[in-house]
Amino acid sequence: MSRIADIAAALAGYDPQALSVQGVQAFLAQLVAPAVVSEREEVALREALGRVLAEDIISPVSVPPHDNSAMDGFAFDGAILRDDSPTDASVELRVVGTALAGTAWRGALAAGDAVRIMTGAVMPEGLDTVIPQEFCKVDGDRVRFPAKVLRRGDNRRFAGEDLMQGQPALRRGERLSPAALGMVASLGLPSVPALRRLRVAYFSTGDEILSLGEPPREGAVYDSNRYTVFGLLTRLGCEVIDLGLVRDDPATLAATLQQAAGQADAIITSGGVSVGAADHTRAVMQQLGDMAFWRVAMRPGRPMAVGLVPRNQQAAPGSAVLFGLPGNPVAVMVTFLAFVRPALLRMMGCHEIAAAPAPLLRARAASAIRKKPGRTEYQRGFVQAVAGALPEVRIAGNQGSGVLSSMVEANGLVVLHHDQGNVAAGDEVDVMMLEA
Ligand SMILES: Nc1nc2c(c(=O)[nH]1)N[C@H]1C(S)=C(S)[C@@H](COP(=O)(O)OP(=O)(O)OC[C@H]3O[C@@H](n4cnc5c(N)ncnc54)[C@H](O)[C@@H]3O)O[C@H]1N2
Ligand code: MOO
Repeated sequence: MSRIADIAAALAGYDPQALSVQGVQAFLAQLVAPAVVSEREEVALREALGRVLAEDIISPVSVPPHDNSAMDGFAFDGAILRDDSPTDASVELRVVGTALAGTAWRGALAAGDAVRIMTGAVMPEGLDTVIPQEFCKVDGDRVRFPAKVLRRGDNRRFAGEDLMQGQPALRRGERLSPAALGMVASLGLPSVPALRRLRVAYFSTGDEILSLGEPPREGAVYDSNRYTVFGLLTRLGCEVIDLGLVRDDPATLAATLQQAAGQADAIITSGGVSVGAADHTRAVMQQLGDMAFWRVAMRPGRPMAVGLVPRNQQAAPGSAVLFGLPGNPVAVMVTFLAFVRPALLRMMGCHEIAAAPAPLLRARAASAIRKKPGRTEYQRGFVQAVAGALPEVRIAGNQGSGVLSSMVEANGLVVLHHDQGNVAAGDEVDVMMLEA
């Protein structure tokens, strides 16, 4: 029973020789199980950036813990402010004390009293409004300010307005951002329960590829894909397993693929998935795994393979998901961003929102772009802010799928959709921003 064949049979209009980008995404949504990792560990906050929460975090306290002032100024009872008072009316109050941040002021208050207060200081009992000091004239123990500059309740922050004790602060499946780290810290928690990192093994294939350290050789190029894949995976928070460079030899390829399946949740390879004569990669994948080989209607990234490689059942049950990416260096990055990244986020246990692709940005094309309808193109571009208007995107020079220099220069990929045709200078286009 082939899982690949089942999914293929269930997908309307499935054609492995001309699969749309949406078709690939729909296929992967069926193939890739969500939350394949279940083991959890307690992780110190500083180590937790990018980790996925194994359970909801329930707030043990309210944040902020007390009603407090949002401004430096004077706290008073806002009941004295009236909607119908004349525009030039002013308020005069007696200042009876000072509330500093860090300690609660507990003096006695009479009607018409105010307390000088600092930002973050606990609101004195019975006072609900703060006039910022910029509006005030102070004369001895008297403070005066125009009545119309504020309303009752202004500049008071409520206890629990950020987080309420007993309520979920963060959801299971959240991938921890810098803001989430700060939020956990604001609850007084030094660590979080996280799912273990997703393990991803990767290797490059090809006899014309050189490992770093080898002397240059005619007809050979250095292995750059292992480094872009390393960077992409590391930034995603995966545990990376580098299985090196594998020669185009069936026995070595088979052994490496089996080793990868035994160690990892997912496997990424580059090269050897198109139709070249000397490539054994396809044959070995097909022999060991349940595979699909596609020609995707996209550029770059046309040839691609996906499938499941079973593990040695005694040692570890199940199978690893294999992503066989094309060899061209930019095709590797584009197929990773379009397909592998969202799939890995799902496998990592991210909830739907955290695993969703980043929204596309709208930008104005600085010059005309040629585009044939019937495939999705990802063109490297440089997006720049324009004051008071949509950002402008300039297409980077050489769009060859082996050209990394334009990928380095780019800060975004202009996404020219499947049915879209030529773009005129000044037209709006969608851009997938690349992470800085
Ligand atoms: N007759 C056809 N030829 C090709 C087709 C096709 O449909 N019909 N598709 C082209 C496209 S598009 C791509 S992409 C490549 C993909 O081929 P493979 O995935 O089999 O990759 P390779 O042939 O092994 O390599 C392609 C290219 O990339 C360079 N490369 C490979 N690995 C690395 C690495 N680790 N680091 C740096 N560079 C690497 C390799 O030297 C080649 O130049 O096929 C087209 N041909
Ligand atoms: O995948 Mo190939 O790089 O489209 O050119």
